[in-house]
Amino acid sequence: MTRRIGLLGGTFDPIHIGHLRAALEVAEQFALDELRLIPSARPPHRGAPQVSAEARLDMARLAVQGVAPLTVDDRELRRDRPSWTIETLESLRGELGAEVRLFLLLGWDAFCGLPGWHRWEELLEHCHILVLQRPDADSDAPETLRNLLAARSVADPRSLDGPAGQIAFVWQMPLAVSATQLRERLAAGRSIRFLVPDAVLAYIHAHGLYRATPSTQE
Ligand SMILES: Nc1ncnc2c1ncn2[C@@H]1O[C@H](COP(=O)(O)OP(=O)(O)OP(=O)(O)O)[C@@H](O)[C@H]1O
Ligand SMILES: O=C(O)c1ccc[n+]([C@@H]2O[C@H](COP(=O)([O-])O)[C@@H](O)[C@H]2O)c1
Repeated sequence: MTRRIGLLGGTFDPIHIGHLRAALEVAEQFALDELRLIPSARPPHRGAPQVSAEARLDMARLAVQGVAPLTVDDRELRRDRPSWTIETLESLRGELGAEVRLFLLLGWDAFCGLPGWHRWEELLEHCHILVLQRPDADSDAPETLRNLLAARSVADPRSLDGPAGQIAFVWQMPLAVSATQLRERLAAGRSIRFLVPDAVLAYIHAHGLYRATPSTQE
């Protein structure tokens, strides 16, 4: 049987239940053999993450421990330049071969920003794109993406066929949690229990991550 692999890239600063539930739900829905979380070492199009790539990778690994079929792929930490998704896909294809079915998960916001991505028009040569729909995603797709959607989107995600090339929208249980909110809560000394796995919370506390610096505490 052709292998089916899902990919969820993110800054994961820190990883949280929104990422993990999306990953798990898609893995179930699409009967994936594996769903790889791919921490972005140098995320393009945003400021530097608050904590190191190594710490974000450690937290992602802790989050998926014992949660098959979720795994963590560290290839973006092994590249010494911006973590462009097209290069990650090329590297994965080189390793996994042309037949494997790749499904790239993108939140609605990330999908709308696609026309600004490095070599974005080549992405679908390597993967299908699954757009995670949320009830709060009220904006229309940008003009540049309309032709692409008309040509490549399928109404029924179950009809996605072949190793790459199509777009489908996927509904997931809405969890309006963001890493930004978590960083803010931690800086304010508030709890984020149950919003991240316990092992991730323990790591954050053990390493003193996301605490307000003395000057911002005053
Ligand atoms: N609560 C959520 N539910 C579903 N998908 C999410 C959720 N939060 C983030 N994502 C998606 O996960 C991917 C990685 O997101 P990212 O690491 O930037 O998390 P974030 O919580 O949006 O972080 P930040 O607040 O720092 O921007 C993106 O495709 C994003 O759209
Ligand atoms: O390839 C690009 O140009 C590109 C531009 C913006 C974001 N991405 C990827 O999209 C994923 C989500 O990004 P972010 O910033 O929301 O964490 C992550 O894997 C990034 O590397 C990729």
